[in-house]
Amino acid sequence: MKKIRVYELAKEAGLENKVLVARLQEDGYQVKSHSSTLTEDEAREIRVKLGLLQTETKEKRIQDQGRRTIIRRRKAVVQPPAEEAPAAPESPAESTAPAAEEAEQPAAAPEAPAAPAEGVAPPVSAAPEAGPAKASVEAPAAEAAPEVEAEKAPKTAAEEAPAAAAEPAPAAAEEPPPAPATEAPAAAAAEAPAAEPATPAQAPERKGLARVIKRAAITITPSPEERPRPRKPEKGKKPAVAAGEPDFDDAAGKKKGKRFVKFTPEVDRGPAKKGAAGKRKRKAEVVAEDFDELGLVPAGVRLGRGGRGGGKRKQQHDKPQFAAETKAIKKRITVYETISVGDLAHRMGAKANEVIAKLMGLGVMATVNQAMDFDTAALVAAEFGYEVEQGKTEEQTILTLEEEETGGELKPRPPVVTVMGHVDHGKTSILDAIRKSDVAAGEAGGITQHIGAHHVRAPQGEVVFLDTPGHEAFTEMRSRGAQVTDIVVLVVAADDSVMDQTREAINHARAAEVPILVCINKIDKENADPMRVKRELADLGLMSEEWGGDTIYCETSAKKGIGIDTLLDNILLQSEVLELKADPQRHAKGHVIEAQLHKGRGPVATVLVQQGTLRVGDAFVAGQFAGKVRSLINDKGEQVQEAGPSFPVEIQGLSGVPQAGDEFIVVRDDKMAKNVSAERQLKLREKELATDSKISLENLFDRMQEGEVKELMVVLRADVQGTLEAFSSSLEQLSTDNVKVRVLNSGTGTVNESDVLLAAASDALIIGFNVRPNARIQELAKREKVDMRFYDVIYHALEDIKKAMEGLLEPEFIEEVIGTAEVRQTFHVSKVGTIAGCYVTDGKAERNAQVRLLRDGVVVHTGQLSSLKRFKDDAKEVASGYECGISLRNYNDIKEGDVLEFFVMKEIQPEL
Ligand SMILES: Nc1nc2c(ncn2[C@@H]2O[C@H](COP(=O)(O)OP(=O)(O)OP(=O)(O)O)[C@@H](O)[C@H]2O)c(=O)[nH]1
Repeated sequence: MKKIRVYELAKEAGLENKVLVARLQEDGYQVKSHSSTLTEDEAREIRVKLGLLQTETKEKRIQDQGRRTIIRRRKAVVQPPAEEAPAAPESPAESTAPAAEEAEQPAAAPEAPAAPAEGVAPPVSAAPEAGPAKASVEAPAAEAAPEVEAEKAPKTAAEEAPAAAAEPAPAAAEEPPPAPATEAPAAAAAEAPAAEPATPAQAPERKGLARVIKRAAITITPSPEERPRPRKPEKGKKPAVAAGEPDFDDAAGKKKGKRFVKFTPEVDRGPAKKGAAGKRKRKAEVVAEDFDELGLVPAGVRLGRGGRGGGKRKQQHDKPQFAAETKAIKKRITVYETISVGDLAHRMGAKANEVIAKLMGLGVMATVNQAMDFDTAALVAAEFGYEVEQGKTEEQTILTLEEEETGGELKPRPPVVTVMGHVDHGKTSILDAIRKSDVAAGEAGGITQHIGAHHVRAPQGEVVFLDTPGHEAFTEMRSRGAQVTDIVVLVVAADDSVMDQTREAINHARAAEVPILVCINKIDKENADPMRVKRELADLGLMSEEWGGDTIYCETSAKKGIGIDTLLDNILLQSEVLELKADPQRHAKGHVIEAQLHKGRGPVATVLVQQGTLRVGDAFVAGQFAGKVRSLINDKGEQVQEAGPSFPVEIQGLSGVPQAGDEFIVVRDDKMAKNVSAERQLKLREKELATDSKISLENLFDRMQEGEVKELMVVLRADVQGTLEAFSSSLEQLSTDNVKVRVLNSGTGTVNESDVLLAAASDALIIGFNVRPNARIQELAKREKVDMRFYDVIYHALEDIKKAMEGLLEPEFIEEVIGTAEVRQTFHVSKVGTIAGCYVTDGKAERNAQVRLLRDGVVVHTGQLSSLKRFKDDAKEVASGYECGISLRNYNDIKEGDVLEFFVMKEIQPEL
C-alpha cells in the first residue's frame, strides 16, 4: 500500500509540519514527526478533515460523506438521543464541559432523524455546533453519548480548537436549538446570547445550513466573549454552499470571521480549506495568511481580505474554525530570531515606551529599533501577558524538503572557473582567447551576450568561465556564502614576476579551498622567463607537477592563441580529478552571479545553476526576492527553455534586484516563494539591527568555548615587511591544541578592501601595525562586522591575542576617532617648530585629543598636540569644514598631504 508522509500532507494543506503533526497526534494518529508515514486510508481521512478533498468531484465528496455517515450511523445505532436530550436541560448552568455534552445531545436528537433521511448533511450541521462546545470535552463526550452525528462534532472540534474551552458553550447553544429549542436556551443560559434560534438550520439539510449561516451572523452580536464559534456547523453549510461538502458551516458571522482571521498565525486552517470554496478562499487569503504566519502582522491589525466577491463566504468558513483557537493564540507572538522593541510593542498592541520601561526593569537599556533575542522578547512579552513562540521559518521547511527530495542520479557537470591574477598579466585576454575557441560561439557567428559568465563548448569538453576576473569579486561572492568556483586559473605573466595581487589571489583561493591551476601567460614575449615564475610560485607552495608537486602549470600566449587548448585540457583534467557531479532532476538551485535593473525588462539576474534544472515557469527565490521565471537567456543570447547544472542563464521575472552571490532556489510554488522572500526581508531587517556574530577578539574566547572556532584566522598588514615576518612567526606559535592560529593573507601597506572582504568571508580578524585604513575601509569593515585592530608594537598585539584566547581579554578602553584633518600647508617657525595649516575634513579636531600622523595610510607618528589655533587664537576644538593651525608635541616632520587623525580613548563600562 502506498505510504504517505505527514509533510506531504502538510504541504498539500499549506500547514507547517509541526502544526499538522501536533494535530494528528491530538487526533490519535501514530505520528512522531513530519516524516512519519500514514496509510492511504488514514491520509484520505486526514485530507477530508483538512478539507483537501474539496477538489474532488461532487460524487466523491458524497462518498466521503457517505463514509462518515456510516460511521455516524453506527453510533446512531447506539443513539440515546432522546435520553440525552432530556439530560441537557438538567445541566444548564454547568461548566463548559457539561454544556458541551448538552449541546451534543440536543444536536443528536435532531440529527438522528435527519441522518437516515438525508445522509451526511444533517449530521454535519448538528455536529459543528456540538464540536466547538466540546472542544475540551470532546472525546469523552463522543464516547459517552454515542450520538449519531455528535461524533463529527467532537472530531472537528478536536482538530481545530482545543483551546476554545470557554467559547464552546455558545456554540452549543446554537446547535441544540433545532430539536429541543427549549433546551438550547437552558444550556446556553449561562453563556448565551448565542442561543439564537438556530433551529431552522437543522431542519432542512442544506437549505437549513444556509440559513444557519445567516443566523450565525446574528449570533455574533453577543458580547465578544460569548461569540459562538460554530465550527462544525460549517460543514453542513458548506455542502449547501459549495457542492455539498461535509465541511463546515459558517455559523459565525462574517464580522466574526474577519476578526479572528487577523490573529491566527499558525492556526490550523486546514479544515477551513475543505470545500471548493475553501480552495478559493485559500487563494484569496494567501497574502494575509502568509504574513500572518510569518508573524509580520501585528496583533490587532486586520488581515482582511477585502470585500471582494466570494471573499465573504470564504471568510465565513475560516472564521468559525479558528474562532475557538483565536483567543489563546492571539496572546501568542511568533518570533524568529530576533524582534525589535518597536515590532514587539506593535504586535502586543502596547506602546514602545511601555516595552522599553519593562526592559529597563529587567536591566536592559534599549531603544525602539533595537533588536531583542528570543529569550528577552519572551520575558518582556510575559509581562504583558503574551506568550512568545519560536517561529519555524518556511526556509527551514524548504531545507527539510530539500533533504528529503529524492532526485535522480548524480551526473558529471562542467567545471566553473574563475581567472585571477595581477593587473595586466592577461586575465581578460585569456578569457577572450578561450571564448574564441568556443565551437558554439563560432556557430552563432561569435555573437555573445555578456551575462557575467560564459559556457565554452570546446572540442575537449565543456567549461564555464565566470566573467568577473579578480579575487575581489571572487571573495565578495564568497563572503555572501556563494562558493561557485570549482577551479581558479592563476594568470602570471612570464615577463613579470609574482606580484602582490598574485599572492593575494593565491591566498583568496586557498581560503576558499579551491584548487589552483597556474597559467604562465605572455610566453611570446622576448623577456619571458617561465622558469622564474615557476620558482617563485613554488616558494609560495605551488609546486609544479614536473617538480614533484601537485599544481598543474600551463604556458600560454593569449595574444597569439598559443597554449589555449592545453589550458582547456588541463582545466578538464583537473575537473575530472574533482569529480564534479550534480543531479539535474532536482529543483534548481544556484547562485546569482550578477543582477541589474534593465530598462525595458525590469530586474534581470544571471544565475549559475549548481543543482537541478531550471525551467521557464519555475517559482523561485533569489536572495530576498521572489519571482517566477518568465524567460531564460543563455550566454549566447538565445532563449532557452531550461538550464541544467553549471549552466549560466539570465532570468527575467524577479520582483527586485538581488545581489551577486545571493542564493537562488526554486521552490514549490509562488506562495512559498513569496513566503520565503518575506521571511528573508524580515530577517535581513532583524540582522541589520542585531549584534554581529563575526569573530572579534572580545568574543573569541566565548566562541572557542562553544566549539565554533577551531582556527583563528588573521589578515595582517604592516608598514614594513620585517614586522610582518616577525609577527607571523610569533603569532603562529600561539597555536594551541584547541585553536590553531593561521595567517590568511599578509602584506605591506594599509588595509584595503580586499582584506576586509577576505576577512568577512573567512571570519578572520585584521591586525595592522603602524597602518591606518581610510574612512571608506573603516566603513566597509563596520558594515561587514570585521574586527580590525591596530598596534604599534608587536608585543602588544601578541599579548592581546593571547589574552583573548585565554578569555582574559578585558578591554577597558577603546579608541574612538573623533575627526580627521588634512595638512594643506606647512610653516616652520623657529623655536616653535613646524606648524601645519590644516583643513578639518571630518568630525572635529580637539586640543586635548591624541593625534596620529598618517602618510599614505601608514602611521608616521602618534602623540599629542602642542597647539591648536583658529587664526591667531587658541582653540579648544575646531569643527569639520574649518581651517586651523596645528603643531605636534615633539614632532616636526609634517608634510603637505599628511592626514591627522584625532582620537580619544574611551573607557568601556564593564558588562553586567
Ligand atoms: N605579448 C603578449 N601580450 C599580452 C598577452 N596577453 C595579454 N597581453 C597584453 O597585456 C595587456 C594586459 O592584458 P589584459 O588581458 O587586459 O590583462 P588583465 O590581467 O585582464 O588586466 P586587468 O584587467 O587590468 O587586470 C594587454 O595589452 C594585452 O594585449 C600575451 O599572451 N602576449
